[in-house]
Amino acid sequence: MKHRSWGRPPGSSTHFPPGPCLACQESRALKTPLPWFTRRRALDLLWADRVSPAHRACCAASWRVSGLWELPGGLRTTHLYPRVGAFLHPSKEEDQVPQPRYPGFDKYPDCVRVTFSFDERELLTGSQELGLRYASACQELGEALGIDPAVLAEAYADPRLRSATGRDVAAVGALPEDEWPVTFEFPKQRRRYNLLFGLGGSGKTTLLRALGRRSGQPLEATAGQGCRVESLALDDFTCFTSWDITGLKEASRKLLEGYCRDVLSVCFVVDASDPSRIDEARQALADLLGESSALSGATLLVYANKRDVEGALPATEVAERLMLSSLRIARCFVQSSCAVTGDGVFQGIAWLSQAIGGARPSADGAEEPTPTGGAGPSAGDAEESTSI
Ligand SMILES: Nc1nc2c(ncn2[C@@H]2O[C@H](COP(=O)(O)OP(=O)(O)OP(=O)(O)O)[C@@H](O)[C@H]2O)c(=O)[nH]1
Ligand SMILES: [Mg+2]
Repeated sequence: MKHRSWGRPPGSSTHFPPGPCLACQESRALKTPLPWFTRRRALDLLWADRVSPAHRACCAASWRVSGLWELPGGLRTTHLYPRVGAFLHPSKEEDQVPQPRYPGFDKYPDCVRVTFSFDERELLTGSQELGLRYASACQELGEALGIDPAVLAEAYADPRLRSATGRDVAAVGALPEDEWPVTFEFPKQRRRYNLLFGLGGSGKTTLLRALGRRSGQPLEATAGQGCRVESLALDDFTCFTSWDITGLKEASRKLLEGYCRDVLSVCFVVDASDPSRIDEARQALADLLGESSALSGATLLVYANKRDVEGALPATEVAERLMLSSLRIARCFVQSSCAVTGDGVFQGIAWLSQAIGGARPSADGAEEPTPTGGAGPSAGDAEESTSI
C-alpha cells in the first residue's frame, strides 16, 4: 500500500491540484504522477526531477509551499527530523520570518479516516483514489484545525483497513457486502524526543534557550515527580527535553522511561570548563547508556560546553575523559560549544540532523552542509569537534 501512486486520475472530480504554487505561479508542478505519499517517497519526489525545475527552485528557496501538490516544499526540514534544517541556514531570509506556532500535539486527531462504500469498491482496485482521498481529508481537516495540510499529511502514516464491523482486514477482494463500508485509518505518529542530559549547571537550559531563540518556540517547563523537565518543541512531533541527571531519582527515572520508547537521540552537556566534574559526568553517562538501559545503542551528541571559558577542555579531550569509545552507542559526535552565544550549538544540531535523517541533496545538487570537523579529528578542527 505504501507504494501506490496517487496522481490525479483523468476526469476525477476531486479538486486537485488546488491551484498554482503561491510563490512561483507554477500551476502544473508535477510532470509525472505523484507517488504514494510517505516521507521517503515525497523526498524522492522533490529531488528526482518529478517537479518542474522552476518549482523545485521555488520549493528549495521558500522551504514550504502551501497546498498538498506543492508538498515537497520544506522537505529538507521535515523528513524524520522536522525543521532542524531551518537551524542550519539562519541567514536565509525565510528564517527571519517568524514561523507559525504549531497548535500542539494534542490538537491533532488520533487518526485520519478515509471510507469507501460498497458501491465504490471498484475505485480501490485503481491505485490512486485512496491517496487522493487521504490528501483531501488532510486538506479538510487542515482547514478546520488551522493546520497546514502538508504538515498533517506528514503526521499520519501506515493506514489500517477496517471493515464496517470494526474487524481488521487485509484486502477487500472477497469481503461480503455487509462488511462494507471499509475505512482506512491513518494513525497519528508518536511524538519523538531528543533527550538532553547533563549534570546540574552544565548549561542545558542555556542551550535549549539558544535553540529556542532560533526556532521561535518557547521553552516549557514541567515540574513533578521529583524533577523538572524542560521541553522545546521543534514542531508538534519532535521535542528536545532536558533532564538534570544529578538528581535523577527513582520517580523521575520512571518518568524518563516514558520518553525512552520514542527517543530520537541522546544529547549530553558537559561543562568543559570544570575538569573536576568530568569523572562524575562520565559515570552518569555510562549509567544512562548502560547495557540494561532503554537508551543503550542511541545516537549520542555530546556538547563540550563553556568553551569560551579559559582553560576549557577541547572536544577530543572531553571525548577521551568520557571514555565514549567504550559506550554502547550507534554513533557519537562531540561538539564544543558556548551555549550563551550559541557558538557551536548549531554545528552539533547539523550533525544530529544528518545522523538521524541521513544526508540529502540540496536544490543545486550539493550535499547539506557538513558540520565542522564532521569527518573526525583529521578534518583539522579537532579542538572544536570530534566524531567517535
Ligand atoms: N561562560 C559560559 N557560561 C555558561 C555557558 N552555558 C551556560 N553557562 C552558565 O552556566 C550556568 C548554568 O547554566 P544552566 O543553563 O542554568 O545549566 P543547567 O544545566 O540548566 O543547570 P540545572 O538546571 O541546574 O541542571 C549559568 O550561569 C549559565 O549562564 C557557556 O557556554 N559559557
Ligand atoms: Mg536548567
